[in-house]
Amino acid sequence: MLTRVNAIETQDLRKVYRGRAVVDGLNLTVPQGEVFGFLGPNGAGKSTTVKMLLGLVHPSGGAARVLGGSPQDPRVRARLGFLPEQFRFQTWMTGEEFLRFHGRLAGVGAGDLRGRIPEVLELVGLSGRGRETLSGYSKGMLQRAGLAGAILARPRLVFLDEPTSALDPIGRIEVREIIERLRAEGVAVFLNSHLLSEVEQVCDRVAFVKAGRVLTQGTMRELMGGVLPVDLRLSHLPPGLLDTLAGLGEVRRSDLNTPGRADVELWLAREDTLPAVARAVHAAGADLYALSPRRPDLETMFLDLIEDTPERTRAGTGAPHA
Ligand SMILES: Nc1ncnc2c1ncn2[C@@H]1O[C@H](COP(=O)(O)OP(=O)(O)OP(=O)(O)O)[C@@H](O)[C@H]1O
Repeated sequence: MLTRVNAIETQDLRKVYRGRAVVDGLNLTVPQGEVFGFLGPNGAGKSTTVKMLLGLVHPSGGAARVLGGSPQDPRVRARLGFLPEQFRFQTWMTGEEFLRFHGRLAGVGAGDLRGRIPEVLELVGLSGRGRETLSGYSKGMLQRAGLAGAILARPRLVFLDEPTSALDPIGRIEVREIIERLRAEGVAVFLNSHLLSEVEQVCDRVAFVKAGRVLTQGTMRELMGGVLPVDLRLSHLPPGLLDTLAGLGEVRRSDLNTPGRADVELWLAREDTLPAVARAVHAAGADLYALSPRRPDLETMFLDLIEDTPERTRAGTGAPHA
């Protein structure tokens, strides 16, 4: 069997600015085709890490490999896509000219671009707007144009820095769909976002960083400690049902105080036990009104982690010195 090359691998990656390590021994592995969330407070070193992975900033120590090669290698760089948070657009260009310019810079042939540009404009919801100059685009349209630019050259690894900060809720859903489509095509996505609910919904794995170090990384389930809390709402609790449920998972709570309904909180070890829970409820003769697996709450995890770890350098926030 062929070994799949990881999209990103770093080993003890470091960057020191003015004697201060802003990335301090960072170890990350992102397999090809994975959507990876990179989270941390302001000044944690996220952008600096991304710049090193893109070959824009030289590490002070350690090693980084992207798509199996060096970030400095032009052949590797040609297969990377990047949407920076604050993209400086050439606003005198039309959307199509902007994409053509970036496509040529990325080495895409003129013939290929003719078909590809309308395709990506459609993908990001800018169909029919490509002939307008960027100076007339709204903030959300500029962000969509930037995303079109990032995926234009069919990269195998895409870095998206706050890709939805200027978008309305519909735009956010559309970007999520684009990310899911990239994943389905085997493209790895490295997502930097402060919108944790968004990260929760789209990322396969996340890493929390603080002061240039990874505090923890894993799938949402791993970060939840491997349990799936499920809230059940039933018409009533027939005798013996709690015992049956206890055989499927851990009954954490049951509430029978409201007439005409029974609430049970059940912790399961695996998602594929959910159908058995529904079957057990029906077999016991109760009606099932809700069977809701609880989402891992990234925001709570984030706050717990960030508060629990000692702040090593306040200057790391980038705040002005008193
Ligand atoms: N070129 C530079 N020269 C000196 N210090 C820098 C440079 N670039 C970044 N820093 C410092 O490194 C630290 C990490 O910055 P970085 O931009 O990587 O953080 P971040 O996690 O991306 O933050 P944010 O969430 O606010 O974008 C900050 O304290 C910043 O001031």
